[in-house]
Amino acid sequence: MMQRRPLSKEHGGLWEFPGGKVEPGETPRTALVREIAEELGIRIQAKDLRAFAFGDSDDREDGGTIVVMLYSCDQWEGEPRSLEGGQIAWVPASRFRDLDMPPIDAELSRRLIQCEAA
Ligand SMILES: Nc1nc2c([nH]c(=O)n2[C@@H]2O[C@H](COP(=O)(O)OP(=O)(O)OP(=O)(O)O)[C@@H](O)[C@H]2O)c(=O)[nH]1
Repeated sequence: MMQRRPLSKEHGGLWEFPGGKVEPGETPRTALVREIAEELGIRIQAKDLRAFAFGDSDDREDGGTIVVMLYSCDQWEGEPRSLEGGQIAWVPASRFRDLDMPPIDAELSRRLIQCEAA
C-alpha cells in the first residue's frame, strides 16, 4: 500500500509507505499502529508487524536525520481508505519504478524488489 504526500508538504506529490513520526512514549510499532488507523482507517496489531528494513539520511539542511523503519503486515481489520486526503493505492513491487518517491522510500522499495526477486 502506497500513499501520496499532500502537495503542501515537504516531498509533496511523492509516493511513500504509509506511516509517520514516533511520538514521545510510543515504540516504532505502537506509532505505526496509530498512524495506520489515522491515515487508512484500518486496525493492525503490533504483534503482526514484521521488521523488514530501515533507511536513513544524514544530509538534511537542518542537520537532523530521518530514519524510516519499514515493517510488513499481512493481517488487518477493515478496508483501507484515505482519511487524510492523499491518494492511496495497492502497488505491486514490479510497478514501484513508475512512482516518484522520497529518497529513503525509493531505496527501501528497491530493497523490496530485490527481495521479491530472490
Ligand atoms: N518518507 C520519507 N520522509 C522523508 C524522507 N526524507 C525526508 O526528509 N523526509 C521527511 O520526513 C518527514 C516524515 O514524517 P511524516 O511522514 O510523519 O511527515 P509529515 O510531514 O506528514 O508530518 P506530520 O505528520 O507531523 O504532519 C517529512 O517531513 C518528510 O518530508 C524520505 O526519504 N522519506
